[in-house]
Amino acid sequence: MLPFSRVTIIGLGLIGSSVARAVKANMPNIRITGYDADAMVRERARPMGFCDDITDNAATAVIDAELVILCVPVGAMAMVAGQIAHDLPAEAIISDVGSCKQSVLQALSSALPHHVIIPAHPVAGTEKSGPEAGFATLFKGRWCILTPPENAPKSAIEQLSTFWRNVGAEVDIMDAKHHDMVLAVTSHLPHLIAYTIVGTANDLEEVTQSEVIKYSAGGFRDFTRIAASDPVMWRDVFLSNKEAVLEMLQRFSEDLTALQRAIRYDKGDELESMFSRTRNIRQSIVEQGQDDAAPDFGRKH
Ligand SMILES: NC(=O)c1ccc[n+]([C@@H]2O[C@H](COP(=O)([O-])OP(=O)(O)OC[C@H]3O[C@@H](n4cnc5c(N)ncnc54)[C@H](O)[C@@H]3O)[C@@H](O)[C@H]2O)c1
Ligand SMILES: O=C(O)C(=O)C[C@]1(C(=O)O)C=C[C@@H](O)C=C1
Repeated sequence: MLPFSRVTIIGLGLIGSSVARAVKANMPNIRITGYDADAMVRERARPMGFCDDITDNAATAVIDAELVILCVPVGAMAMVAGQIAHDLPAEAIISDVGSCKQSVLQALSSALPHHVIIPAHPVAGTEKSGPEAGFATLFKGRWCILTPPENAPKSAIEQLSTFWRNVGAEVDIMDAKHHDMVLAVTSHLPHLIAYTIVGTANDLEEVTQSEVIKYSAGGFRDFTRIAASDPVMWRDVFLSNKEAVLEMLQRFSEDLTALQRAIRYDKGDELESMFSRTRNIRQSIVEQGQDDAAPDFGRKH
């Protein structure tokens, strides 16, 4: 049984186009309508064929939708919800894929107070953007976290869970505040660190840009991949999840100061014991079934 027969995707970039492609691959009988605010994106996406129809405005895209998924940067959720409010069918479920959940829940609840809202976050992505970057297997074996408000109907949560399971994801349900705290440390802080370290290396006067490129092996190269992530998306993530990110950043800089002191005062034992602890954490992540190979890291199976 298909959970929905008509789905609308707003925002046809990496995640929106991946959702559409995954639906086409796994539930081909679902009719997909798409919309993107960027006319060039709409033009490029049409011949790619992952939507049955791409409209030229947001309101038209939702007219007969059973499920609408907002796949736009988190700072744009409120505006899009306002644009579709008048035309969204009363019984439609509204969801999203944003990387932070409290701000999105607030934005959607105030623009659409009478609709069923179930925010979601597929914890899967890459550093790339745009409809060309999407692919159908992105969500395979990855977690998709749903953060329904307390009054969300169980049947709607179940329908959306089935939708995500059918595109290959494992579903977890969490309170939005807790989600934002967990993701602040597992995703947002690592991005902030990558942006910082790549910027710092690039600014060093004693090291030329060509040396940074030439000798960027191993660890630094991994940081440059993360630091190439979409600037608009990440600007919005940090501004929307400000409280949790600042809290994690505070703890991180205290731990960094402790390491700094250990280096300054030749406390080799402290350094070794810290690095042994983190090595064990990595080991237990791998043992929990998450693949050791970098491209698959974070997958459930
Ligand atoms: N990139 C990742 O790794 C990743 C992973 C999980 C979740 N997310 C979340 O998914 C969402 C989309 O990210 P993405 O990586 O697909 O970005 P993207 O830049 O590839 O795509 C976003 C698309 O939204 C469109 N858009 C922007 N404002 C709009 C508006 N007002 N109305 C309609 N369309 C609009 C843009 O034109 C663009 O095509 C974000 O909320 C992000 O936090 C991203
Ligand atoms: O693999 C990557 O490139 C990602 O950054 C993906 C990643 C993450 O931090 O894990 C980024 C943001 C999301 O909201 C979910 C997934």
